[in-house]
Amino acid sequence: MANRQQPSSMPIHKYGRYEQVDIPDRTWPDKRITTAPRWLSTDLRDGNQALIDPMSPVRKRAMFDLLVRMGYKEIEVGFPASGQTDYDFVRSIIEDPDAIPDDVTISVLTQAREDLIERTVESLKGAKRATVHLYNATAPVFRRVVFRGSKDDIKQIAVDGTRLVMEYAEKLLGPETEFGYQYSPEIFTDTELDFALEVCEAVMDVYQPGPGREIILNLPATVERSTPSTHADRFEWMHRNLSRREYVCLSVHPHNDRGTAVAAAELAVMAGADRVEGCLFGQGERTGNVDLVTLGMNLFSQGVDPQIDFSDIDEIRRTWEYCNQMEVHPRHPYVGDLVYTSFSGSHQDAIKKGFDAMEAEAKAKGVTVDDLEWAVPYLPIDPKDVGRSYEAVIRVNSQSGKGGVAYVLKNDHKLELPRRMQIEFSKIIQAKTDAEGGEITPADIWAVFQDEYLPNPDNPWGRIQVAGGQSTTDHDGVDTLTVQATVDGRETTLVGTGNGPISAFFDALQGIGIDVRLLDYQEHTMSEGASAQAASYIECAIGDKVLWGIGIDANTTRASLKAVVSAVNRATR
Ligand SMILES: CC(=O)SCCNC(=O)CCNC(=O)[C@H](O)C(C)(C)COP(=O)(O)OP(=O)(O)OC[C@H]1O[C@@H](n2cnc3c(N)ncnc32)[C@H](O)[C@@H]1OP(=O)(O)O
Ligand SMILES: CC(C)C(=O)C(=O)O
Repeated sequence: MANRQQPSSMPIHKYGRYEQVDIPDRTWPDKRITTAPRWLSTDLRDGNQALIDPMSPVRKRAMFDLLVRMGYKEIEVGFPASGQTDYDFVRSIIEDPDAIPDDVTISVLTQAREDLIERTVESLKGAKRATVHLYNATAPVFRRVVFRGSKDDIKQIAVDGTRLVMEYAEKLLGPETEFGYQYSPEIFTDTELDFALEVCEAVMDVYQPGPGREIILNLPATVERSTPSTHADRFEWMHRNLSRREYVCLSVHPHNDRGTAVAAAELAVMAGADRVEGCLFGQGERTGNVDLVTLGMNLFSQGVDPQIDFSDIDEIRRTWEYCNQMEVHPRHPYVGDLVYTSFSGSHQDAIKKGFDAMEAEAKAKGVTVDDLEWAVPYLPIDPKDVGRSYEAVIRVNSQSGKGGVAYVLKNDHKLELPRRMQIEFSKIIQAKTDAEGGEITPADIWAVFQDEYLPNPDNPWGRIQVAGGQSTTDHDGVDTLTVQATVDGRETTLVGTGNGPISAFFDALQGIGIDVRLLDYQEHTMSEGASAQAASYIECAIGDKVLWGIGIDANTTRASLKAVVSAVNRATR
């Protein structure tokens, strides 16, 4: 019977329930995302405002250039009225003819205060495509505590702010600027739905969206407060109730306070959002903005083009780390150091089988693995698609099994160990990792393998070393094998007969008192072409022991004799 959980002593009474939305005919659960939403990166604004050390102009520019290279077409570049740094940065990219591609719209944020609006619009002079983004908080606690006003007062801030933005845009911006407008009822997540709608409608009454005149209404989860499903209900409600919907770009701006920002964004898109605002790798206030990389890669992994280039994810990450002076967590989806790595045995076994199955299927169909639908267990995407190699996919420690060790030998050394040999060798590795702890690198696995099965001339061990041999076959098909060998340090010639070189060699070994019987034999070539090496694996019963040996040689007979020597020497080691 399960242990009974006890009530905690935490102050649960301090927190209220989040209000549900009465929308029983909700449609979002049945929707699928089949195309990428519009993306806006706010790395240079919401991301930047959350940094201990905000980005310098050089770091801002590196981030801007990265976002452009990746394919973002809407980029919030700052809060120009906050100070000279942001203002100058906006001016610097507008004045640099190479900075902003013609199809990229820059966006700037402002509070609804006249002096700030004037300065904000002024910063955009000469831009080709620019959006002013105005916000004011609409939630009850802000009305009461921050603005100390009624609902009408708060609505008036939004209305006046919108009018001022329009007036200053008219006054300060020339015809070269394609001007756009965005409004955010801040803390949408805590604002009564009908009031959020009322404020958005009042803003639209001023801005008058219509054909060729879009308004972006951005509904921020400034603080994430509910399950993604309730958040989606709120989006569906707004989506259904907004007037002039065809001229509205409905935008979602999730933060990650409950750790569900990605789900909140995805469900909001299913519920009607056209556009998602976020930051790379989830940078942003407190727990961060929604992670644009995860969102984009989630689409990619479902066969939907994110319209953003993540093919060199480590370059994106390096630039991000430089700009933000922060580090990406090793478990961060799609990019962390460990996210394509398995240590545990059953995972490694399934991954190896998955790779093998894909290779076999590709071969059977006469296509490449890249032409097939990806189906490797535990790897939601092919690491290669984001510029990662397979090196880190399987790493071996005490939690690993035969599959991982076999994967390393196959991947790095083209050796396809028979199943029982995998079990034998993995026990040797297991003993080492148990004794020493930690991880064993592929180089160390190879060193142990060589030492165990492939003693080289610099490190000879075992009773027998073979220098060369000749084999002849008589009329009856009987092979006679003559081998020049060193046995127990003495040079000698061994002779044996049998119905093949291996049985002839066993016969020769009987002559010096080594009782050896063949249990299993497998071989494969290790590469294509005339100079291809072959690997032979032999399982032998030697006395009361059962052991594997391996031999590698360009000649398959020599490879198999070496494999016998490998097993025999191991028996007396
Ligand atoms: C959720 C978000 O991310 S919103 C974006 C937040 N980002 C930033 O704040 C970064 C840039 N901000 C700044 O540099 C500064 O806050 C400035 C320059 C904008 C304003 O600075 P200050 O004039 O010193 O004001 P302060 O920062 O204290 O802001 C609070 C004042 O703004 C008012 N205010 C806050 N938001 C808004 C708004 N959206 N519209 C109008 N007034 C607002 C408050 O009521 C308060 O007014 P009060 O002083 O009369 O009580
Ligand atoms: C200004 C708005 C969109 C914002 O950043 C937020 O509410 O989180």
